[in-house]
Amino acid sequence: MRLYPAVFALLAAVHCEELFNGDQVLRINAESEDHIQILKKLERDVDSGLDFWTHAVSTEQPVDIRVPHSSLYAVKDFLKKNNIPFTVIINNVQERLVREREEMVRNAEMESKTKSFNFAAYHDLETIYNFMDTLANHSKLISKVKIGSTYENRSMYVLKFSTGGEKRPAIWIDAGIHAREWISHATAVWLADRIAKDFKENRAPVPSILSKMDIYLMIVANPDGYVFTHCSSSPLYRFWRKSRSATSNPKCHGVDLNRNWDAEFGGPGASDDPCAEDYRGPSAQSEIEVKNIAKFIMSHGNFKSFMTLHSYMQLLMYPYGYIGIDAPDQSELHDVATKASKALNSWHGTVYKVGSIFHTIDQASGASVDWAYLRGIKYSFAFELRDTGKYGFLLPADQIVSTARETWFALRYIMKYVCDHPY
Ligand SMILES: CC(C)C[C@H](C(=O)O)[C@H](C)S
Ligand SMILES: [Zn+2]
Repeated sequence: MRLYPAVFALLAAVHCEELFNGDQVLRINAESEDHIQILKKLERDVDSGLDFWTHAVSTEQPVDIRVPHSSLYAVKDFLKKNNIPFTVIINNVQERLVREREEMVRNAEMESKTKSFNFAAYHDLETIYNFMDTLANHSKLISKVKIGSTYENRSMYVLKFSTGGEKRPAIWIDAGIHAREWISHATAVWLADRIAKDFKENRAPVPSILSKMDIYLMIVANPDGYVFTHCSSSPLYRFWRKSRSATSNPKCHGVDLNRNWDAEFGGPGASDDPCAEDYRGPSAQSEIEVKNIAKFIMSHGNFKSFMTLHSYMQLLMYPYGYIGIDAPDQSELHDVATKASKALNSWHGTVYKVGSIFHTIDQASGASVDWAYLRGIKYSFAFELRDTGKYGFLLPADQIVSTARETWFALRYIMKYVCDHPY
């Protein structure tokens, strides 16, 4: 059987070293402010080897931590000694990873044999870029626009959906600014196909939106990081969040691209430690990936909505992240987000929490949603897709289509609202 490059690469990937054998993901339910402070201190210790999947914010929100097998006993003992309750939500991370990779290999073989594309599967960067070419080549509506290159010199592409006109009012949607949040890329792939199909089949509200506005969809906002999560030699690979740029610390690569925007850059809610998961970078827009997107949006100059897809926790959020005060459009944004979350819920009953970034998830400076809003793009939202922690970043591929479809219900509501409320 002829092995196609994608299959070959994936086969190699299945046999990634046993990097996470015995690792567990603990869900910690802090019961007091003391517990929160202890967990925050633990999170700041970048040498601990603990991979915080969610942050210690309040006793309202659980803290999920991937704990290396070698530290399991010590960490559980520490938590018990501090009377901090926890449960094990992923018993052996490696088992989940091997299953995920084996699924990808089987799917790649099926796709190469049947010349088809399976939306209920995760894909590597090359396959996603080929999918974008196929879409653009088969539809006058869609063009693939290169907006620059990454630190490792990979192309950055946006799919433009337009029925004509010059610099029409536009809607931006990006996914994958955090590399490990694979459900965001997979959802964006499905969305691209859905927008194309709804337009072709004249299914409301896509044709009417596209008669007045353009849609720009960036499926992979952090290509270097995404490639890195497909099993490189590094022990962190599948759970990599950041870019892949060199930093002032030769031991630690990458910047959190969602802390590098010129929006209260350097404020609380980002780290100045290159080894931290939320390292903001040396200066605002220091990262070429952020610079490319910001330049593209600013030079276009007529975006009316900016939406970014992340995972996980099932949240629909709006500005601000950098400060706990209401944005001028707070009540309208809250109303739109609430109605969008209801539309999402109507499909599968998935429940999203709605609120400002600051009050829903944590303080975050240099975030893209604040940057867009502060530049006058009023309808700016961030989605945290499925799930709420059963699988976390390892959401099984059989949830991709239902996640994408329910997200589409919310996005469709917001896009129609933006179109009906020009400003
Ligand atoms: C601040 C928001 C919009 C997203 C958030 C993050 O960037 O940390 C997620 C936890 S990935
Ligand atoms: Zn994210």
